[in-house]
Amino acid sequence: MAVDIMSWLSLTNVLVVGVVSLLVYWFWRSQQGLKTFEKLGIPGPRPMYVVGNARQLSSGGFCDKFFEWNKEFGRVYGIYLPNTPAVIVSDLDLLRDVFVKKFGYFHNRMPQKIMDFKPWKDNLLQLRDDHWKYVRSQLSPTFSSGKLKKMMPAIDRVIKNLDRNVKAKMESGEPVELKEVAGAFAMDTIAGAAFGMQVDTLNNPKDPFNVNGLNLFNQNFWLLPILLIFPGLAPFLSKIGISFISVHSTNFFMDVMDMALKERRLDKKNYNDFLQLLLDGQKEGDQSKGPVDAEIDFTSQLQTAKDWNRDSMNDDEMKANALIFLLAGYDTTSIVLSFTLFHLAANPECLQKAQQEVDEKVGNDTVNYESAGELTYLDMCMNEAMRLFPPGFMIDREADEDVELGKYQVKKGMRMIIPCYSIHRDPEYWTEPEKYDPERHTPEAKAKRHPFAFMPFGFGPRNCIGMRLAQLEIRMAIATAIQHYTPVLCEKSVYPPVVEMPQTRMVAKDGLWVNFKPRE
Ligand code: HEM
Repeated sequence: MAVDIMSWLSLTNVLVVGVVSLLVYWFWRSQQGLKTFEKLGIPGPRPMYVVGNARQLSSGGFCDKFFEWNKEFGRVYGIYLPNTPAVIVSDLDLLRDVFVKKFGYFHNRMPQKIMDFKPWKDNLLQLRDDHWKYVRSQLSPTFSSGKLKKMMPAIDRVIKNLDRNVKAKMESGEPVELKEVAGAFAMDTIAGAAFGMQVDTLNNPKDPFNVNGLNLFNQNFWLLPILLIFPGLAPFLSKIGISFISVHSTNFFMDVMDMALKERRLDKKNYNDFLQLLLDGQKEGDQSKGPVDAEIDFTSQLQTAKDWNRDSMNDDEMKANALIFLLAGYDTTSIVLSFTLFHLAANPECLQKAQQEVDEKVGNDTVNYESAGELTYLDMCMNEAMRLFPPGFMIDREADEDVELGKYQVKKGMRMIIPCYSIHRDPEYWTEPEKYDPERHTPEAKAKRHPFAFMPFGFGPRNCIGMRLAQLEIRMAIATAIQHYTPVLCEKSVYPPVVEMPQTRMVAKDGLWVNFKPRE
């Protein structure tokens, strides 16, 4: 018995000593990590033990904190999230290096361990290296003008719905929260253009497509710190139903896609949606040689290693990227649509010009692919809303090798964060930055400013693949909303909007309220 107690005690001792040593080692390692920027001569705010600068960043609001640090430390500085070093860059010439000139070193984003499980893991946003290059080269032609035109019937149906919905709102005389209308529009467009499903979210908010789509955005933020410290846990937790993104809703979309793929492989009906384009691509083989629009065509930089010469994407890659249509396309599109309409309501002289343009180019017809392409002033209004409220308010990259960035050495694996929101409002790049002024986006004004002062869709080979589609559908939606109706501010409007970023989404704290009136 005595021997047993002794051996138990010694086992306990060994365990305790082991755990304590591990903790001490982990603490020592993280403290060493917190000296990275000091050693490289990169300035930055002082990190705190364990949490680095993460607490300062989240408590001060992402955007305001970047402004403050920018003033204090300049256009290149380092922070720790929580103990991983990240370089914040808002020097526009250096951004040209990151996005374009030295793209070979900066083609990856930071690892998104939170989505590191099937079916999400093969999506473009988080793929890396040659796997990303391969999938991007296969997907880019899907967003060419020719292919976008194929999606038009689905978008047309949603546009007509939007017209009916705005009319009904106007006739009710009640104020309208624009994010609600824009969100419904974006959801219905994705349902139609990506999955070939007909959904009318505003009138049927309980449609499972909408319920599960929205649920993907109710992310489990409490998991973030755990996954930041133990990133390898994501795939295991997802198996028991715990993940950053709802497993239940992910499964809903997987079932929708599995069923659609099965049906479509059997019948010969003609579908015109993203899923069908992907399926056709699988039959036709290598898509990378197809025509692509200039803004998203970087073919020469997407050459992959020999292992990535498969003829076509597999089902996992197809499903992951149909899903990302929803995750990357829903919130972004509805934010830009709602913020643009709200700014037009608050700036009647801009609204009048936009309406005049719609009268001239669209008249009384339904706006279509061709007429939407001619709405250049509307485009400027949209760009100005994105300057002030960019949905992607920060963009990130990761250094693939040790590399020089200006006078600094950036180490392999180090993260780069580009604070778009603060660049878009930087008084050094923009006069009266808080003012809504679409004239900043005329071709003449654009030619005079640094191209990297405005980047709502990112830049270079890893820019937003859905840019053309987003621009098209937003132009069509706004043209429809202002063709016969005039949005005006109402008692509930708070202008300029104040954004609240408790998590990672651009949300107007007081909503974006307007009234719609019939046009005189
Ligand atoms: C106004 C709407 C949109 C905005 C403002 C926006 C913005 C962005 C930004 C800032 C990025 C990061 C670019 C970079 O890292 O350089 C991005 C990437 C991406 N966006 Fe969009 N986006 C929009 C709509 C869409 C839509 C409709 C889709 C639908 C397919 C989409 C799909 C993607 C994908 C897949 C990526 C990752 C591309 C890659 O890594 O190769 N986006 N977007």
